[in-house]
Amino acid sequence: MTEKVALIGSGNWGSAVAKIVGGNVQKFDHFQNEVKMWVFEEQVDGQNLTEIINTKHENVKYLPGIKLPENIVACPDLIKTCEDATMLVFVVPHQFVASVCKQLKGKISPKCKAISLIKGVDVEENDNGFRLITDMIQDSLGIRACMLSGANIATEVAEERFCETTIGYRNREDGELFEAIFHTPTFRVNIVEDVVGVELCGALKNIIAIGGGLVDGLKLGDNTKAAIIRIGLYEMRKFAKMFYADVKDETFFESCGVADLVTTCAGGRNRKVAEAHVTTGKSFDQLEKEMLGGQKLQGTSTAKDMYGILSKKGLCKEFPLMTTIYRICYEDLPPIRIVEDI
Ligand SMILES: NC(=O)c1ccc[n+]([C@@H]2O[C@H](COP(=O)([O-])OP(=O)(O)OC[C@H]3O[C@@H](n4cnc5c(N)ncnc54)[C@H](O)[C@@H]3O)[C@@H](O)[C@H]2O)c1
Ligand SMILES: O=P(O)(O)OC[C@H](O)CO
Repeated sequence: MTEKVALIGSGNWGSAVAKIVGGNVQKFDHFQNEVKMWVFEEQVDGQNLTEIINTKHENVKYLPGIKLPENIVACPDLIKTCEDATMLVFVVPHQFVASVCKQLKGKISPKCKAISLIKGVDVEENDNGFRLITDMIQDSLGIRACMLSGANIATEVAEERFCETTIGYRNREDGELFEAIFHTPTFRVNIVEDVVGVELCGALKNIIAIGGGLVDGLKLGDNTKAAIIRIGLYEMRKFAKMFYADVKDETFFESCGVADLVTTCAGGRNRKVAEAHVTTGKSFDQLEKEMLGGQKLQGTSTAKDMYGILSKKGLCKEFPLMTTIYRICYEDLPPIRIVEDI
């Protein structure tokens, strides 16, 4: 049987992975050539973004300057994008996943396999107080889900600068199938049997990235940044193991762990906006609109989601860095408290 891949999302990362997946499916006989990509339709200079992508083969809004393979077909209809697919790649900002899953329920093949490239969690009234995005996909659509996360700033990946990434799997066959559509000589995939560890690394690092940006805005220097990264890694591991005892220590040494923390605290959007928050005094919401050209910030909302869980469970004192970052973002705490309160 040949596999058919569909991409759900076409932002900065969605477009970068479209380039990789579009290229890789052409290398193997067991993948169909065409890859549909769901685009949340919008107008760019009076033209539909889907039409621009399908004629120029470039996502001029979210990944300008990068050519996409011609077998990537932009589609504004989510159901049509996915109805004949056997492999679904979820790559929308986390706040939109619930609505995507609701629309897809009952409309896809039960034989589909999924992978999430999304860094975030969904807040839920369950024992943990949150739900993993892979669990949300599995539970709402009745299909298995892997997770891909790593030190992967989209533009650098799209420019084919060497990096690594991690795929977490429950079923090794699924892990290997997704490895085939993502791995390239400049985007090196390692697969591990730890979906939850990979996913929590990706979600939680976005909070620590805000910390990295605050340190830059305060001009505290490299030693302080390294301290934030170390404490961040410690809190990420502690949180993951507290909620999921099976999460593996080794996962934190993969690209999705320590490497992503380093890259996100050096060059990510969360870092950039947090630095500007310190230097301009403007709110994160305002800066997201002014600086990101429609791209979405994930770190502040994840800080809020996690703080909600920590405070409900009386755990704030055990996670001083994540708690302080939340308070700086949402309670007007002066940024310097990032080093005073931890
Ligand atoms: N950009 C990166 O460097 C990078 C790297 C690795 C992982 N990620 C993760 O990938 C995920 C997707 O991020 P991205 O960078 O591709 O997106 P993005 O922030 O570049 O773009 C926002 C996207 O959301 C879409 N959108 C806006 N409103 C919407 C709605 N109501 N419903 C559905 N979609 C809507 C926009 O059309 C656009 O495609 C995030 O979880 C992010 O953390 C990003
Ligand atoms: O730009 P950010 O801060 O969303 O980070 C991008 C990637 O997650 C880095 O791996």
